Amino acid sequence: MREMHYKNTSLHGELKVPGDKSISHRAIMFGAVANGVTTIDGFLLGDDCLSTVDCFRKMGVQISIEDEQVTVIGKGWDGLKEPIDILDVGNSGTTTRLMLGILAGRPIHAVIIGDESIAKRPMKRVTDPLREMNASIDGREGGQYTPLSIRGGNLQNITYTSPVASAQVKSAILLAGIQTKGITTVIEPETSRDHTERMIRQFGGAVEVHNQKVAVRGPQNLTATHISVPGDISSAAFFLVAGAITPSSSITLHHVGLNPTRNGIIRVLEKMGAKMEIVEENVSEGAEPIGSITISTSTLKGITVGGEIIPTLIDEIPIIALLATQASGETIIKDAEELKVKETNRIDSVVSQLKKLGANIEATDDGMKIIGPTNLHGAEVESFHDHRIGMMLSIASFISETPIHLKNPDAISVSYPNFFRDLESLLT
Ligand SMILES: O=C(O)C1=C[C@@H](OP(=O)(O)O)[C@@H](O)[C@H](O)C1
Ligand SMILES: C=C(OP(=O)(O)O)C(=O)O
Repeated sequence: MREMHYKNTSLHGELKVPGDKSISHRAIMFGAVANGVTTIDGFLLGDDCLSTVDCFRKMGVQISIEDEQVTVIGKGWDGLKEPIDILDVGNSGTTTRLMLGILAGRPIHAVIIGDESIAKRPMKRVTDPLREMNASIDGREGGQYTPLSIRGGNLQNITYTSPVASAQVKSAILLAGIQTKGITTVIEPETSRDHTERMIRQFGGAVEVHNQKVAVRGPQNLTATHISVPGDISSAAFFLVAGAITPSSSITLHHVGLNPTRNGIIRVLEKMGAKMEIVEENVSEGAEPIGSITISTSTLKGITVGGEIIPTLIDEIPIIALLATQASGETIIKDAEELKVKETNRIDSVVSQLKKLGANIEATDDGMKIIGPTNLHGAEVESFHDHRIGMMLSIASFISETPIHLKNPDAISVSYPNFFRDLESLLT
């Protein structure tokens, strides 16, 4: 249990948030199957990315970590060895689904397990297309849930129309397709984050992108490179909202990833009227865009968030809900059913916990409705072992009249191990 009460404190100063979780996972995976030595800087030392490291080490890949600098010794696709041990993905959906895509093309057997939350997350969305490609996958309830076992190799290319805009589904199929003769195509209903596509190119591979249609021609060998991981905009989002809703505050976040398929939170803040300034940094051709963001206490208005912006801010919806409690008028979040299959059902967990703090918030079938502004008060709340719920409730303590007691704050280390240290560094 953590007691928090930051009311009457304001936020000032500068911060560099830790590395992007999605890019850190992918840098390890691509490094592991490329030929040569991949170096990574700004790597996120969060529990989820360390699960990815652990799984690839179990497949014989040498990975050394010194602070946020990582070296991966890649020996090509064939360098992955059949693991003697079970691959434990911990709490990480990204590890599970992307690794399944890689394993689908390998003539080895592997067993994947994770924690209680992973055991509830839908895997059929990747096991179905990978089976269609010829991978042999079994698992609980016919391969819908972990534990899963996979024996890959001898794949056939496919054209797959995904029912969900999910970068994990898209990436799993591309990672299988890039090992397979012919063209593998994924068509998604909206554009999801494109880190895999960018990384294929950074590792010397080729991928074609036309709107929501992404195609790879296989087989392709990848070549080791250097990856500089930008700060995670999904982690920055907690401080952006803290800066906007806390009186007399102004903070600058440096080196934040500004990839257009991830920057929905910026567009939402702008539309709600946040006082914000962005300075883009120069990056080399093909690299992820980065910049610094300054945000100050703002007068906010409610808006509707839905449609194609949803995949670009899916992980930021818990903190957008808190933001909306401080905006005048109604905020509607719609088209976000995917929230139900994250670390928790994030519609239920956000609504139930913000209600305890006094928010005017209701769940809908595909999101939530919030009416603001509301004065929040303290209560005993619960992260449900979901890092993003834990961080959102911690930020609520900047505007809560009385202390907030957060159960299971440890889950935050999944994506932001030094969250409280960084938060306290901005207090004045
Ligand atoms: O590809 C990725 O790195 C991720 C994709 C998203 O999930 P979905 O693909 O399930 O939408 C996101 O919620 C997750 O935190 C990371
Ligand atoms: C949904 C998330 O991650 P994953 O799917 O990798 O567990 C998240 O980080 O919010």
